[in-house]
Amino acid sequence: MSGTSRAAIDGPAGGDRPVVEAVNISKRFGSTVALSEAGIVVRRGETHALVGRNGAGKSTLVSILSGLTAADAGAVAFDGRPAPPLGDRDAWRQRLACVYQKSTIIPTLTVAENLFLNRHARGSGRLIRWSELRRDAERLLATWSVEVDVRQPASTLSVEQRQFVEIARALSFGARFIILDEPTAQLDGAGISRLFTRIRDLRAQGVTFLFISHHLQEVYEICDQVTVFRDARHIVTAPVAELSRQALVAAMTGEDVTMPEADRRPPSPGAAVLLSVRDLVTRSGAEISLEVKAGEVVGIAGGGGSGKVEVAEAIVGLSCPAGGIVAVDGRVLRPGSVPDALAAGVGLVPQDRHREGLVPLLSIAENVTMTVPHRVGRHGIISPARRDGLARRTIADLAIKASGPQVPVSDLSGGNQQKVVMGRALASHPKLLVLITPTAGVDVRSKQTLLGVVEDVRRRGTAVLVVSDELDDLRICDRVAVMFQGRVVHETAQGWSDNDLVAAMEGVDLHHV
Ligand SMILES: Nc1ncnc2c1ncn2[C@@H]1O[C@H](COP(=O)(O)OP(=O)(O)OP(=O)(O)O)[C@@H](O)[C@H]1O
Repeated sequence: MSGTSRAAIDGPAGGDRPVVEAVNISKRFGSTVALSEAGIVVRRGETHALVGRNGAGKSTLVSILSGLTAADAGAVAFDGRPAPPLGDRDAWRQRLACVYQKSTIIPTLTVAENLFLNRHARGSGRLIRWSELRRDAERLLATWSVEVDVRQPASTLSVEQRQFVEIARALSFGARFIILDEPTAQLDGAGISRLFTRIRDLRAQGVTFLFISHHLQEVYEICDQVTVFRDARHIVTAPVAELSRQALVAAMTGEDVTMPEADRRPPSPGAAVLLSVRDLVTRSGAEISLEVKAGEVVGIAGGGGSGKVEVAEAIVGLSCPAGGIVAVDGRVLRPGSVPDALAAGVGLVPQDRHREGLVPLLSIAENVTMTVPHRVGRHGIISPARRDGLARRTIADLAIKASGPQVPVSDLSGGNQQKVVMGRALASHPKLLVLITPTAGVDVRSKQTLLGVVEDVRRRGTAVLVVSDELDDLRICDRVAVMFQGRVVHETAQGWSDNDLVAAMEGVDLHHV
């Protein structure tokens, strides 16, 4: 860190000093500039949103604020005091904690062990007293009104419970500044409102939040300040109430953005049925029957626990159903076999890109062409030039922010990784494209690109199945089947209103099928 900028933020500690003040932060990864003289000031007791397109530099800033990455230049101060040395993890833990989308708790240990094991074991030289550990954990969770049985293995926690446990753990280290990195991405409507209630309660108790989200309506609902990054730079910081939605989007993108909508022309009556699902029943009892024709986009909507992802995973072979038949272009698929689904012409964007989507250490080119060796070589010999050519087209078509096809996928931001998954699904020229929550974690402009690509492929005759609870995703559909508690409870064709659809997803629809 440079001496001059450190001097600029040195001063008396505490008082009115910001909880965190990052000034003139620059960071490069090879030739990529992740942050260029960017900064943020977060004041005590506020809930401050950090927004920006995929690759804008948000995660890099968080990683610098958390002491996990060193900045090339610039200075960070907490409560007016310079940040501790990188290696002093305890000191960082007392200042802030970050609750990531991916859990940092150990699934095989109990909640109590996750909360206390390191601390109890460290340096004490004495045996762990399990009853003491449990009581401490219960007391800690009770202090922050988290209702969870501390004896249960962490693997059994819901996403919501896990986040609350991680927040309580952070507070127990003394941190009063918490970074929430896309906390609502995996929650349903009810879970989101419980999280927001919790944030408001904690804020009243003096906890400060930095809230990262691609859902701008959430920023308006829960935050009082917003900072926008674009292309590695700080663009604006303003009270949320003073920045219109349009101005916010313009700050993020440098332009105005409108989402694509379905062009609402029904597929021709003679169009071939490319997906036929008959009486499919998943292992946990969710059921669906549906058809998708060439050139048609059909949605399966539903909140958390509706069964929409389960049925989608059974359709594409990610799980083995208990019964029913799935056929792609007349060919019946082998249950539970993704390779068979791919061979039959399915292109897939799975929900969990970390687990099923990508090989992070391989390049964009290798990931995009993984399922289409025949398109990039002959007789089993891959042509690097053809492979890179195909990857370059994908990078251009999907506006992936990367310096070239050889960049490892692990170096890309989350939203750009999602575009690589989409690129791979399209590389096989699928007859049927199945997208499971395709725009989760994707910024507004990238969403527009991804959904625009769906419009293009459907015009070329691909059948598309979109499985999502995002209205923007569902708006491109010709028809939507809404699931609730494992059943399709509502089907709606063109002309549906957002309100009807949301009501049906929440299980309060009046026109049940
Ligand atoms: N370890 C790394 N190695 C190389 N490049 C990286 C690394 N981490 C981030 N980058 C690059 O730095 C830039 C900023 O990425 P960052 O992850 O901070 O963006 P972000 O705003 O969090 O995006 P998203 O919303 O997609 O998560 C991107 O171009 C990314 O590819």
